[in-house]
Order: sequence, then structure tokens, then C-alpha cells
Amino acid sequence: MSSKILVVDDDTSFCLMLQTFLQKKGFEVTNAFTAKDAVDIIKAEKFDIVLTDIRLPDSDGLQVLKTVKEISFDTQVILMTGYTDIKTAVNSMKLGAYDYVGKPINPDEILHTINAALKKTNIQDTKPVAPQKAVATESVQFVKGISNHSNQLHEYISLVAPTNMSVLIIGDSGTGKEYIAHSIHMQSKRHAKPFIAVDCGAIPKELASSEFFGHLKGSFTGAINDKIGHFEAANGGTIFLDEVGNLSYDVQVQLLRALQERKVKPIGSNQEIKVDIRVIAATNEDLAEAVKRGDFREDLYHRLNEFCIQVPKLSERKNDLMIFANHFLAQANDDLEKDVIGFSDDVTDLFKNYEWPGNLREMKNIIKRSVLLTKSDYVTIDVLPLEMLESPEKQVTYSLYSQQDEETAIRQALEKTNYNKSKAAIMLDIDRKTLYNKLKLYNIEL
Ligand SMILES: Nc1ncnc2c1ncn2[C@@H]1O[C@H](COP(=O)(O)OP(=O)(O)OP(=O)(O)O)[C@@H](O)[C@H]1O
Repeated sequence: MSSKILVVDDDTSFCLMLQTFLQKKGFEVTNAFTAKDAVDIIKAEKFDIVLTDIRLPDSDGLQVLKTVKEISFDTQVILMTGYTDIKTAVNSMKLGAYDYVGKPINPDEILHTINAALKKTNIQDTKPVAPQKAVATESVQFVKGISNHSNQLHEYISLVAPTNMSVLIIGDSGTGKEYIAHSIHMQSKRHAKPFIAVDCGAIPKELASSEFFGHLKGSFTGAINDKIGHFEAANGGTIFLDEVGNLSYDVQVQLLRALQERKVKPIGSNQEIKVDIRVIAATNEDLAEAVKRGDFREDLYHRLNEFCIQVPKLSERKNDLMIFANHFLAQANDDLEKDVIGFSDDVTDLFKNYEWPGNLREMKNIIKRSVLLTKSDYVTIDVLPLEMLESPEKQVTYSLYSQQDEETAIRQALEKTNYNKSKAAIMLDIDRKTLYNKLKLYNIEL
């Protein structure tokens, strides 16, 4: 049976183009042009994938995402976004989005993302319902880095890993918190047992007990099979609670009880199951502040925070930056069966000055997209998203107002952008017309 995809975008011709392309690839595709239409369709029919624009005329893609996750938890949602919305896209991952892809959409890239999302859906469909995301440990390649931040990070990981202490990992989205949690698990005595990652932000409140503790068939409407909860699935191993700050107060109470008593009771069962698990939690918000506000239980906070690891932003790991970039390049080459050798000098410069709001995840996505678009041996600046040139630091470096020698600044910007005037104008923080006038003024011929 072909997989079902709902495409939500107010650009009707784009929707039709994508529909035709995906139908040719064997998918069953439905289009919706507003958030309201999308929600009506989702309520009436189950889809494997929902592909939605972030900006919609009557609402936004995040609203569509929330509705999908409430109605059909295992439907995977992919957001389509311009790079100006990259922060929203990054946040969407916390709400349970599978991934986001940058606009303009590249057909091969979207197809690749859809197929990867479908694999995840298929894994979750296995009966009896298995908890999501039991990571295939052998396939994970952990890059360590060489910066001072990395050295300290890895010292902490190797010190805490062999213990049974609970660890709280704090860091911005995409900084590698789950990777760190996994690395702790792999360096512990529990490494041969399961590592179960639970995205607490993506679990609807009503389903949380069943997700964590499991249920028996028939114990509530919709419980069509026995379900093993995450705690039972992680028995003997490690449970990773991602975005733990998003748990509702009621679920926090249940979780604390399970952690203290080391027993869980599936919904509809009279029998308690003993569990032996280590907990690693992650958050990108200030949990101590949430405790002060009364949004997060203090007793649970202390139970989770026996040891705390702060993960730096990618922009603070300058010495690691190109190590990660080369790692993601090798991964993209493997995935896309390409042989791109490296990055041109101006791309390397740009990477070092860019802010990376989505951290490692953003870097991985941008490099993969660039590898796909690259026709030569090296990734050059013209295959990067234009908006990367707009990063504030870049503007400081190249802005004409901060340069003594305006003519040199213009020449450098032109050189760095391969004489692309639009990109050079963005780099210089002036409009194209002003750039043309200045080219005339300084007699710069292209
Ligand atoms: N040390 C590392 N080595 C190689 N790849 C890494 C490393 N850390 C992170 N990554 C890559 O970066 C991506 C983001 O990492 P991860 O999912 O662990 O971040 P996160 O902080 O848990 O994100 P979120 O807060 O959104 O859940 C991963 O897909 C992984 O491929």
C-alpha cells in the first residue's frame, strides 16, 4: 500500500508541483492550502507524513503540527521553511516535528527526508507497540572535538558515565544533548542494555501515562494492543528524557514516584513491574527558574540533577567547528553517494563567523543540502543558503560603515561571493543599486 502524504502550503502551484512529483514516486498525495483545511483533513483521514509550510494564511505550520500530534501521534511532520524562520523550525523539533527542510525546496532533498521519516513510522508500527527511538547504538559516530569546552565536556562524560547518577544535560536545541546522553550510556555498565530516548515535548498530556508506563489491551478507548511503556522497555538500561521541562505537573508526579519506588504499573493492570533504570534528562530551558515559578517540581528537579552537564553552543566551539563540518560532509557523501572533497576557503570563513542558531543539527542539514547541490569537488559559497550571509557577525565584518577602505571592502566581498553582486550587496549590507553606484564610482569592472 502506498504511503499517504498531506502537503499544506498556500502556494497552490507549488502544492501541485510537489503533488505531481511525489505521485510519480509512488505516494498518495492530498493538498491543503490553509491550516483550517489541513486540520479538517487530518481529523477525517490518517496520513503517514504531513509536509507543511511554516507560514500559512490563517495560522501557522506549528498549529498544524500540534493538531497532527494530538490526533495521530505516529504521523511524521516535516516543516518547510525559509531561513528567516529557522528558529521557529528549530523549535518545532521540540513539539515533535520529524525535521525541517529549507525553501526553495529541492525535490531530491525532500524525497530523502520523507523516506527517512517513513522508516521511523514503520519502526513505530511494529506490534506489540514498541517504544519509539531505541537507538541502534553501533551506527552512532561520536565526534569529540578539541576545544577547551569539548575537553571539559568529555572529562565530565567519562567521570559520570560509570556511575549510576542521574544526569541533567542543559543546552540549546541541536547542541548534541541526545548524543551526549547516548555516549554516557555507551560508557556505562549498562551499555549492552537498551537506551530509550523519549521526547517529552512531543507526548500529548493524555497519552503520557500510557507512553511511560504502558497499558493493557482494552484499558481505554484506542488501546487496541498491549503496549510496553518506556520504563519497562528501558529496564536494565538508560532512559533519556528529552525536553523534560515540557512534562505536565501530573506527569511529573507520576514520574517521580516511578523513579523513587523503581516500580511501574501499566494502565489497566493490577501488577507492578520492578524496573532498574538510569535516568538522563535534557532541557533547553532554565529548569531552576521553572522550579522557582512553580512550573517544575523541586523534588523531581533534584532527583534528575545529581550531576549537571552544560553543553556549549556551536558558535562557542570555534576550534571544533570544522571537525564537525568535515564529519557531516563525510556523512552526507555516504548518504547521497557523492564524493565532495571539502569546503572552499570562503565557506570555511563563513562557517566560522556564522551564528548557527540551530547548532549541530542546523550545520548537518546545511551541509547535506550543500553536498546535494554541489557539482564540483568543493562546497562553494553559492550553494549555501543566501541568508547565511546575513548573519550579524558577517555584517559587522563586511559592513561598509565599519570599513576604512570602502573600495577594498567591496572588492573583498565580490571576491568572496564569486562576483555575485546580489550576495556581495547582502554581505556589505547595502542594496544592489547602491552597489552598482559604488562600482561605477571606484571604476570596478566585472
Ligand atoms: N558529538 C557529535 N558527533 C557527531 N554528530 C553529532 C554530535 N552531537 C550531535 N550530533 C549531530 O547533531 C544532531 C543534533 O544532535 P542532538 O539530537 O543530540 O541534539 P539535541 O541537543 O538533543 O537537540 P534537541 O534539543 O533539539 O533535542 C544529531 O542529529 C547528530 O547527528
